[in-house]
Amino acid sequence: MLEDKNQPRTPLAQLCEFGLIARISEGFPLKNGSSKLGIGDDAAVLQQSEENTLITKELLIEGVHFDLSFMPLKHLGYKTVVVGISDLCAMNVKPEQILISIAVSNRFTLEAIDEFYSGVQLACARFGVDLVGGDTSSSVTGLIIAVTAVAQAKESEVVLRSTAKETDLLVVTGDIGAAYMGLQVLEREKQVFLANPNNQPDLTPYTYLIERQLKPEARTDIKTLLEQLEVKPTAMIDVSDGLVSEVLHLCRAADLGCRVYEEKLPLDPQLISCCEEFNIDSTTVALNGGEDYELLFTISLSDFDKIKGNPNLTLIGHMVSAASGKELITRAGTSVALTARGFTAS
Ligand SMILES: Nc1ncnc2c1ncn2[C@@H]1O[C@H](COP(=O)(O)OP(=O)(O)OP(=O)(O)O)[C@@H](O)[C@H]1O
Ligand SMILES: Cc1ncc(C[n+]2csc(CCOP(=O)(O)O)c2C)c(N)n1
Ligand SMILES: [Mg+2]
Repeated sequence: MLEDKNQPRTPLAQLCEFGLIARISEGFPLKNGSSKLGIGDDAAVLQQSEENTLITKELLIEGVHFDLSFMPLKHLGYKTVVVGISDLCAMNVKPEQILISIAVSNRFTLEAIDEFYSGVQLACARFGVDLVGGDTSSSVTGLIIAVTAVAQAKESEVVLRSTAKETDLLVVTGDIGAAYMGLQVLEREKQVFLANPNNQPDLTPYTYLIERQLKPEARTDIKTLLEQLEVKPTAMIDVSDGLVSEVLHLCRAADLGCRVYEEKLPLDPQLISCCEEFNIDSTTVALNGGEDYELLFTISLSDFDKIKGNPNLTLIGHMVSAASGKELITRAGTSVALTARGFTAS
């Protein structure tokens, strides 16, 4: 959390906007065949195919989505890419291009921008996407980031939010809730640090949680995994706002209800022990936490055997008719209504 006072601090004003853009562009040679022209002209040129273009946009605002006192800029760059492409993973397509726009205040140095783009670079390499453009501006409030992501895909491959069927199974990738608890740990440590800057916290019990908050991964691997398993989801969404919010989106979009089983929720052991320490209910965290960037999807009941036992995939429930309601079945076997804010006793 401490700034290194010995690092060079080049004011951004020393470079004109175009100098900065040229510097950014150097680090991003184009890798995908569909990226015909990247940073530098008035627009990027992407190769159109017979396929459909998918395009999505996300905003990240300082103080709302990230706190620079515990979010290193390199991680923020990485997370920006992940947040941008996660929505395309949720459409069952492979992200190929991104555009990132930034508005920075004059407290940012050239080195700070370099740090941000080194994270962007790392994520672009890891997930196979090209940075093909963006916009740069000054900001009088804080750092503002907008990320656009683009993909091309055959219509038959695209998976929508709205096409789940009654009796379909609800499946989630990875584990959930950890990013939220990572944020709680980081916010606690920030307060401890502000009270006593000499305090050296031992964060080893929370490494996984902190990593999930600071360096989430986009599930670009799930499209391939499902192809290998010969399963096509009937509907899909990514878990950015929290599991319940996303389950409700799938239900509403298809006019269905659901049953989610508390005992099935995939929780990392670190999450469970941290929730005990913070005296927070781990189910509440898993259901409402958000920022997991895992995928939530429905599959046909007949595909159950194909996903059974896969360590990446957890069956957490199933869809039912709208009239049967949207409910969480607790460990004790009671039903509670799932609502936008989590769940309430019915
Ligand atoms: N300001 C806006 N103008 C036009 N369309 C918007 C706007 N904000 C959101 N949308 C559209 O609404 C739909 C749902 O987007 P939304 O941002 O609610 O979901 P999400 O991206 O999955 O979630 P999150 O942003 O919380 O990660 C998308 O089609 C998106 O393009
Ligand atoms: C400083 C700080 N405050 C809050 C959060 C939590 N947070 C950020 S984005 C998000 C969900 C998706 O947002 P959106 O729907 O706007 O895409 C959540 C829960 C954080 N990581 N850092
Ligand atoms: Mg959005």
